[in-house]
Amino acid sequence: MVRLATSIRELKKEYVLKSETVRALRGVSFDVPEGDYVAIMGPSGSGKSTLLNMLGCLDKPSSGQLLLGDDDISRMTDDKLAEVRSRRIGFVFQSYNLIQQLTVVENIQVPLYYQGRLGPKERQRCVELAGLVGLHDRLDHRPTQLSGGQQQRVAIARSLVNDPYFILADEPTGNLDSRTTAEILAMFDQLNNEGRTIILVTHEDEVAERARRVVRLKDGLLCSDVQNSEENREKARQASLAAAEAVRDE
Ligand SMILES: Nc1ncnc2c1ncn2[C@@H]1O[C@H](COP(=O)(O)OP(=O)(O)OP(=O)(O)O)[C@@H](O)[C@H]1O
Repeated sequence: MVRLATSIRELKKEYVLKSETVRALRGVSFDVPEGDYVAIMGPSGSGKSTLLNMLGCLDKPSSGQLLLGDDDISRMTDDKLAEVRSRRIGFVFQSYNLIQQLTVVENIQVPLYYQGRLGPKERQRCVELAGLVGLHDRLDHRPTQLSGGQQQRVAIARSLVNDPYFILADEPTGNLDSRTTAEILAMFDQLNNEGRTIILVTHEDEVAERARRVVRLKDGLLCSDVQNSEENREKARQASLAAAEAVRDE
């Protein structure tokens, strides 16, 4: 049986303001099986960040259900929500969100440090994660000594320390040039091929075309949910490599 990384049912979110109630999500339903790679797209104001906040346990829905494993986040206490957020979600942000004073391996350790779970075994795992994202020879570098792509790879390694339900990425290539975007998208391909589930929000077609599936929101509703064919994914991969090569040759 296929296990679900998350299941979303009739999810609604309303923001009650003094003058009006904004219906940011108006009943969104979809499942994400483990191992899937989903790009969430949609115009500005369509509800992407609102959905991302709930998938990341940063906020609760007004109604509906969002299951992470067997846990329904709408029924969780705030403490439990914070615990799931720090232990079971791997965030990757556009701006990397690394701590400048810490080294590569220390940045990867941060979530474990905050949970008081940083023993010798965990330290070793962080070194291995740095290796997984190709930074085995940069363990003691600080963020300012790294390129944007390398910094994002640190953030990706950090997102994996907790064995998350999924990697949740918000415009992960938004700050990167085409060569570095290609590098990060190749990293996501590798992680997804190894079985990790990825959910990302993007405005960029070239990023969405690399996912296995594209979910589009419009006016707080899901307006399409389409699988990318392997052929189209491969075409997008080749186009991304060609763009990266063109920059290298300039
Ligand atoms: N904290 C809030 N209080 C009130 N309204 C909000 C709040 N957050 C979002 N909204 C409103 O909810 C709707 C959905 O916003 P959301 O940020 O989820 O859209 P988005 O698709 O992520 O947009 P963008 O691509 O511009 O980031 C918008 O109308 C927005 O103004």
